[in-house]
Amino acid sequence: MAHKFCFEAFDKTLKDIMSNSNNGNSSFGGKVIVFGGDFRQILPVIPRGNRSDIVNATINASYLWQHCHMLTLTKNMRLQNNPSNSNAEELREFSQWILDMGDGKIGESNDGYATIRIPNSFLIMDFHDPIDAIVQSTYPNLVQQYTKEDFLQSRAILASTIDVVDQINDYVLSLVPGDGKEYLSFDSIDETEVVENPAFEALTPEFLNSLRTSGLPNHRIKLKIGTPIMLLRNIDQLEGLCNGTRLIVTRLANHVIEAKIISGKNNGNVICIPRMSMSPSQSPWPFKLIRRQFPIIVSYAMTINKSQGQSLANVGLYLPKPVFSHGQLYVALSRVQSKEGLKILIHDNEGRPSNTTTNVVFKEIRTEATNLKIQQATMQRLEEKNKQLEQ
Ligand SMILES: Nc1ncnc2c1ncn2[C@@H]1O[C@H](COP(=O)(O)OP(=O)(O)OP(=O)(O)O)[C@@H](O)[C@H]1O
Repeated sequence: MAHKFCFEAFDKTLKDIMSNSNNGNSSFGGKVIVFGGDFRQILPVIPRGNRSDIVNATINASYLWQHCHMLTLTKNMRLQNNPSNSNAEELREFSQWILDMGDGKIGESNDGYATIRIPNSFLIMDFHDPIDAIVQSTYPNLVQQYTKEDFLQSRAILASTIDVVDQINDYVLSLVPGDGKEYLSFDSIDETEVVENPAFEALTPEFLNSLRTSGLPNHRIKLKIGTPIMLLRNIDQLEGLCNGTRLIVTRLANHVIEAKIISGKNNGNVICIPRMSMSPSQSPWPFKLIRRQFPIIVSYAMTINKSQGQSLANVGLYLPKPVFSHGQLYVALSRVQSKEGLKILIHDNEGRPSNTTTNVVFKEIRTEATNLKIQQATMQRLEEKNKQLEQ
């Protein structure tokens, strides 16, 4: 979800543009704006922010919220749309379980962090190597199927942190036949942004190479033909090459990577991806890192945050560490298109299987009561306006 400042900046821009009209002082310069979103999903990401920073960055903490009229969608189309979901009662129960998870209604009474029990039908409990178990469950017969587009398109392993995701991707790549190719980044610091500080001169290339953060490709990217990848930048929106687009590698050249689109618009098109200079949008370091690398990540596994917006037939949720922020568990569970497509592997620090994990729901964000009052106030205002117009 975008930070409330994005909406507020848009509001101010439209007010400026419309300042010559009668509506110049109204929200968004009097224009009707439609937002789509779900407060059960992940809230704005605030680096090093605490719970109140996150809640305060959400649109319903903005001065704009009192002018919003909330309409609610009631059907889970992702589940309804799948012909394999024939049992209506089971589907309703599963859909309700996901919603209850998102609303924080499952588990004992809590202040936002609840320990919840996962039903046995979703759990993988019998394993020696947990990474191998989640890979075998999500990508069965990988060695025979690793080049098939529809096989790769419809499945992913989800985890809460980048280091776990990297571990799984490295493991899957080691199973796939072929030598592959490694691409290293060129890393530097943006000197125009650095306040004169001798400490920054001590930052060696090796140190810069070791830095990792979400939304930035790794220093070292290993790829093989047939590897599924995800774009990390908008390259060409008309061509469907956006942040989050999934592709399959078809050729590994020195200066470009050729890949076939397998999600969204222009599915099936083959395109070439060049290296780009990138910086994290919100730098977690006191300097701005510039990384010249291909704007991609391997996507056999991806973080839950990165999976937002995806619809998948098979989801393997791997939780060696529980989720840590509002809505992550709900996002992970709600990516799946059928109950049978969801498998969850949870273990403790010693690798022992578990059937419980943590669900995080900041209940102060789910303000239906307030929304209802606002909705009533909006309706009242609209009725008053209508009356004035009629007179
Ligand atoms: N009216 C509809 N009829 C049939 N299928 C639909 C309809 N609306 C959505 N779907 C299907 O449901 C799935 C989810 O749709 P979409 O990604 O637009 O929802 P979303 O609200 O953005 O989801 P999320 O925010 O959870 O990622 C897609 O597979 C889409 O094809």
